Amino acid sequence: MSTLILNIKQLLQAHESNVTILKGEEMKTLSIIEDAYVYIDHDTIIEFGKMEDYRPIEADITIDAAGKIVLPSWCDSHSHIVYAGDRTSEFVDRINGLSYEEIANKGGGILNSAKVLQDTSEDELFEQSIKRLNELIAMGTGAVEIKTGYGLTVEAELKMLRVIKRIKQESLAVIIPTLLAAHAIPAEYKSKKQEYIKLIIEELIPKASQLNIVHYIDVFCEKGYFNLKETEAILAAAKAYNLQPKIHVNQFNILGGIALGVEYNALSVDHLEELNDKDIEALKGSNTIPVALPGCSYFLGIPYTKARDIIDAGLPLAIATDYNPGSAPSGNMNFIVSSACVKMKMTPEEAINAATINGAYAMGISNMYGSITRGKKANLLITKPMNHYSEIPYGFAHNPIEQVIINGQLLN
Ligand SMILES: N=CN[C@@H](CCC(=O)O)C(=O)O
Ligand SMILES: [Zn+2]
Repeated sequence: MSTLILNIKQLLQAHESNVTILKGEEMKTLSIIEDAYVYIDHDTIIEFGKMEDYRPIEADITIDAAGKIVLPSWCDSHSHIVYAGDRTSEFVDRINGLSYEEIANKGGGILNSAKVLQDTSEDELFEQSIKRLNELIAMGTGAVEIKTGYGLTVEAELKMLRVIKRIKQESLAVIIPTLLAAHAIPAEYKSKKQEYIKLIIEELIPKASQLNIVHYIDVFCEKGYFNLKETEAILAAAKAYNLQPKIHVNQFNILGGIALGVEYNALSVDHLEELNDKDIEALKGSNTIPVALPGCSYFLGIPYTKARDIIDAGLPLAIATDYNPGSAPSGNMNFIVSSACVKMKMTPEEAINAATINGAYAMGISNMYGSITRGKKANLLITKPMNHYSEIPYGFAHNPIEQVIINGQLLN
């Protein structure tokens, strides 16, 4: 199967040589070809360039993208889309004045989702989760990281991993699984947290590794969850199984998780709604990418990550949805790109770079995804007609996507 896209108004993130990350000043520029074409064969980008240089190519499908923008599919590097049920009643509690912390202290929050997930069959969990994924794909997402963390028992965490594995097998989207057993302290371990950590280290990590699909370990490093020392113990144990950290840090409090992540060669440190100069210094010169989650700031009414401080310090930045039932029940990357501009003062160029190539980097896949480069995988999206790519973030909460191509296949 081959596909040819012609007359593209603006082809974004097109690179002759393979880029894998953009940092600081580099994020200000979005590589663009005006009036362009792209040729895809099977799952691979074979050729692209300006229409004036186009020489006829035979293709099974030809798309006329006149007046439309083409760019790499969104790369959502932080999600929790495998969950059961919802938390709408907590949403109403928050509207009525309770905080996220107060709801969690009442036994709600992550523990509430864990209870529901434990009582949900594997098939039902799969059905609910793949439905969410398919909605994201239709909105332009082509690669998604999915965390466990609503199981909180060995059996339920492994159930989540098997569901993620099945999603990975059945979907054309790229799925990157992450083990987040240290997401909360299960109710039955409330007064014996160390025993839960021991269970993660001695039983869960080895069993999860045997499934052969997980490369990343996550910990919710936060007051009331896992402190710095506990986070370190889990990262150290995971290292022996070649699990690289991608950790939740600085959501509500600064505990030193960013420096710890860098020390353990984390691929990413995520959230960072709270951030100080020491954190920024710790990231300099590292291979760890910070990831901002503006959907969570929007939904919980907490600060937005200081993107300007991060980018202006010369660092890279990725943005992701954090799609989960408690703090960010939306997986719309178009909204994330828009809120990065509106609320975090990122330019459209920076936001699109953060949601494509840098998102791919934050999943360890930017060698093959996240840009339009010959030889890279063909995950692309085609927008509705628009005059300029800035309309993607400008028209917030709309759906700018008309068609998506995943793994070389046109889905609609
Ligand atoms: N903060 C930790 N984990 C999720 C929220 C989980 C939940 O509330 O269910 C997050 O990234 O925001
Ligand atoms: Zn999260």
